[in-house]
Amino acid sequence: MVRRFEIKVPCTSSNIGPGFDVVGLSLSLYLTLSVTVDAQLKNTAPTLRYTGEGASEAPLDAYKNLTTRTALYVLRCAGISSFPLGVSIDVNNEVPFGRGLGSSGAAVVAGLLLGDALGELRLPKERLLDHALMIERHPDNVTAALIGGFVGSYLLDLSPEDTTAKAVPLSEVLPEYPPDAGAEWGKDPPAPPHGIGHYIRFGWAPEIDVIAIIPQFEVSTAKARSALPDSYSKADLIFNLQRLAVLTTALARSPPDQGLIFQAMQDRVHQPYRKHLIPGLPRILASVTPSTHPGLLGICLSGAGPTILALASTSRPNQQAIADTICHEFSKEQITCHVQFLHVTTEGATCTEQSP
Ligand SMILES: Nc1ncnc2c1ncn2[C@@H]1O[C@H](COP(=O)(O)OP(=O)(O)O)[C@@H](O)[C@H]1O
Ligand SMILES: N[C@@H](CCOP(=O)(O)O)C(=O)O
Repeated sequence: MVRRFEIKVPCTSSNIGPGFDVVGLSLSLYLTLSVTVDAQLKNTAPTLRYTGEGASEAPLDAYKNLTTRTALYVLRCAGISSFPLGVSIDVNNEVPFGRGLGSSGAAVVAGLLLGDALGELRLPKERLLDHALMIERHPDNVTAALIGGFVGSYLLDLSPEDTTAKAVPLSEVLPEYPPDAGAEWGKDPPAPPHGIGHYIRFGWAPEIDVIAIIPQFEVSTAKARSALPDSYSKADLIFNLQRLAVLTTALARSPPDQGLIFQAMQDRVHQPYRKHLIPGLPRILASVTPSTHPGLLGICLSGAGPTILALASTSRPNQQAIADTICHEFSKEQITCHVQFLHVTTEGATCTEQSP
């Protein structure tokens, strides 16, 4: 029997200003996997085909590709040592790589659902999240992509034993297996501790849309994280905590209060330290305000950047003016941008089995 299913994962924007590594928002650009399992085709590793964003970059070797490596991790943690025979995957990707829209988080979440479906494991979302956090070690993107909507999350303080398990190098969690048939696969990967990540979904006012202004260059999240300091002043931490506490409720209120939201989206924990990676960032964040652009509610770096996220009321002419100004500011730095007018998705990642 041939089995077919589709996995669909939204992109995400994390931080939303002050919520570094805490909040994430799922948005209407998708990574979609159309999966066929036909055991009569005897291929031992899934065959991969890509269209869309990253099609020329994404590895087509299932032992090197982030999504299929994640799927194999989930399978191996469940005691299944290899992919089933005859898997083929058509990937259509709308999420640009390295732009701060959670492409790697989406790839990991797609891999979790893929492993779960291939192994017929039916793991609850909480357990899938544990696996995700062994790979993508900040919870904001993966939680929002898995659950959907505007989500806040924290990581549990683990026991010393579980801390050791979670701290294993990524190369042991996701080894790139030798591709030769019959080659040694090394030791079993470490299974995730239980209940690492905890989350809650906030409300989101229907009047708020999202504009993503996406510069045509990549910033790797790892590099943008290494730009951050190891410690912060008490004043800067209090500045962010005060704003985040207000922001999570302000974004759910109808009608949205633009003055409150704009101020609550200010940040002193990550954006100031990333400005050298995104030419023009301080000028852009300062030059687009509710007074210069009616309808603007807030502006921030999306995830680790370089995408700028503007929250705006649902009126399209205002949104176009906001996008045009930000694109113009980037053009002064010889950077061209692509604009996406998006909405917040209420549904997170899905896996839909198709009837034979
Ligand atoms: N759909 C995908 N399939 C395979 N690998 C992916 C996919 N999406 C992202 N990646 C990997 O993740 C990298 C980008 O991750 P990262 O630097 O965290 O940026 P982002 O902000 O887009 O998540 C890509 O260069 C690629 O290696
Ligand atoms: N909180 C993280 C979020 C990274 O998101 P990405 O979309 O850039 O991968 C950070 O700011 O480093």
